[in-house]
Amino acid sequence: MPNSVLTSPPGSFPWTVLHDRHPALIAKVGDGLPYSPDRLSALDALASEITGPIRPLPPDAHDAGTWTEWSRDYVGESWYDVPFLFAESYFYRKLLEAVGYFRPGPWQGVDPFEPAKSPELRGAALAEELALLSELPPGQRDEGLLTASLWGNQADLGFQLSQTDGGRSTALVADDSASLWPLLNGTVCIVADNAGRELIPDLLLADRLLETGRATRILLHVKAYPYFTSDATMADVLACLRRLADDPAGKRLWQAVRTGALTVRAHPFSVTPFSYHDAPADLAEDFATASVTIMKGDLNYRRLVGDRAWPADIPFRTVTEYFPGPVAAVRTLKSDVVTGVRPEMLARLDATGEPWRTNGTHAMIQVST
Ligand SMILES: O=P(O)(O)OC[C@H]1O[C@](O)(CO)[C@@H](O)[C@@H]1O
Repeated sequence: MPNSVLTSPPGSFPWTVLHDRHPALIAKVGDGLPYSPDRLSALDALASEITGPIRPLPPDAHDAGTWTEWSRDYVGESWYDVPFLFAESYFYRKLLEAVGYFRPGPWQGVDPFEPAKSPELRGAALAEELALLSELPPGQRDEGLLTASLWGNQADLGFQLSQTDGGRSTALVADDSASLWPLLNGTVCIVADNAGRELIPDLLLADRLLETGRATRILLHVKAYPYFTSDATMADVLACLRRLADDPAGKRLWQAVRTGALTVRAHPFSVTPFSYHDAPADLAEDFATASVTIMKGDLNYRRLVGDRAWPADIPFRTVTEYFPGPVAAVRTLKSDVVTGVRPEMLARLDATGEPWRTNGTHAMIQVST
């Protein structure tokens, strides 16, 4: 097994996420809502903490015990010398602590990322995308919706904090989509990633699978609470359904939730710093009983392959052998971890000198049965 991706050394991609994105995000969150002085000073304290050693959560935090256990090996260490997955996950948990998300009081349950999520749903870019999707000829709808769901992953609000380039490489780095379609039947599990412009096409794809009778049930997994900037929660699913309320697909989806054909889950494991190797039994059971689990986005990819420094050409199938059922990764690349890339493709991409693994302009669809 290769080593876990770490937040060191200086200049590496994970290091820049901690060094550049996290402070920018704290500032953006602080500006997004009229937080009270106590919340603003807690945000300032977090901005200062992330430059030094990792500190425990306050002892009265509702899940302090759990995090004490999970952070045992890392408290006291520098943020810049721990596994990347842990550092990011703990950072987001601490951000929620700073804004009082879990504390009884006025800020309890207020999503700090909501100010960035809502405008996206009302924005012109989404309206244009929806218009384009509605004009797809019937023969191109399946592929069109899968493509929209794939590239919807590029619209990640945290990622946009440090990227100006919204380009797309049309050739996928790996494309197993031909093996995905035959798997889309019966119960299909979709593990969602971002809200808004990613979740809308995910939902439209779910509707398409149900409407065409390919799938009889969709299990849509979302985050148990706000996480990684724009990750989808149940509140975001509801916001999307309201956004689609006048659309025939939106009406069907609304009804599908009521009948259970579209079942939304918000499992506590979704917001832990662990890979899917450690999925608890009830979650693994969802994956095992689905005809396929579609893992959306970069973070889910990292959790699927264990966020380790795999050789890029190791087969995806080998790395995901442990997974309890067929699994598909549908992701734009926003971190170093890749598997299953053919050596010729790898050589070609590396020769460009572009940061193709992290700049979000490349995408992949990988399937393991
Ligand atoms: O929204 P996605 O596709 O999961 O991407 C989130 C990605 O952004 C980062 O948090 C970096 O900003 C990555 O570490 C993470 O994998």
